[in-house]
Amino acid sequence: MLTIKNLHAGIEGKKILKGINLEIKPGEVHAIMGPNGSGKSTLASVLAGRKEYEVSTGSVQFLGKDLLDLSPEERAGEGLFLGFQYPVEIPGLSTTNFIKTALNEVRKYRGQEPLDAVAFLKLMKEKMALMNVDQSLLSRSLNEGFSGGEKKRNEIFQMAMLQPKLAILDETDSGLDIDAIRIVANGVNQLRNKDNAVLAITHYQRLLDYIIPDVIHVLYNGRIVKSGPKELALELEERGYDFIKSEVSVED
Ligand SMILES: Nc1ncnc2c1ncn2[C@@H]1O[C@H](COP(=O)(O)OP(=O)(O)OP(=O)(O)O)[C@@H](O)[C@H]1O
Repeated sequence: MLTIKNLHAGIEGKKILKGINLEIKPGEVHAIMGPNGSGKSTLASVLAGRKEYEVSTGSVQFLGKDLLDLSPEERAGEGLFLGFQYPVEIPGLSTTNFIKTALNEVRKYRGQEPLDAVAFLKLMKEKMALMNVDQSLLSRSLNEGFSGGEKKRNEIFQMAMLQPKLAILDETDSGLDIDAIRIVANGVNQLRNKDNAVLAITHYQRLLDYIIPDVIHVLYNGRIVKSGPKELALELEERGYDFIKSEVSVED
């Protein structure tokens, strides 16, 4: 589904990613962990197509297409979803309208008719119940005045509505209380099926108690230096990243 080969990227002349190789197959959940500043959010931003980031070499294939050649809108149309560490606030745009527009843009890209009001409301109701999201939150301006947990929950609600092929979640656990983590994890787990995949960037082992990954990767100094089964997260929690740092020598 997603194949990243020797990806090098940076921002404002600073090299951040220094040769990422990653393969995600349909049905898999991958987690990326790593110390602060190792390049996790940069990887998510490059995959999202944020213009500030420059890719110097390497390739990213998504469902047989060259992802780096596609605009962010085309990436969404192809089935990529990105949840961000700090979701933007858009005063004056209701969350419901935002989701409706996003959903219908994706449908248009795929040559489908827009959802009519009845079908849209039905889908909203179904996903609201699933994600335990309150109607009052959805009538408010997008993310404006939302608590950290509400923003994250809303983001996972958007994901549930869009039903992407690959969801990339950047620190979806930050700022969530334990009940919200369960709800978010439940939303992610509902998305899981043999055709879809998830890449979750996380700092804590905690989220991975609920979203059981097939593989965990450790990103360090712009490279994936270790990959392993879910138990790797427990080892990292216990030992910190120092043992990884001493195992690898990463030159710039
Ligand atoms: N606009 C920028 N200009 C210069 N350096 C930047 C810029 N954006 C990010 N960086 C640097 O790139 C490195 C990687 O940042 P990134 O946010 O990808 O790390 P991260 O692994 O997600 O970190 P964290 O765990 O703290 O969220 C950091 O050293 C950061 O300071």
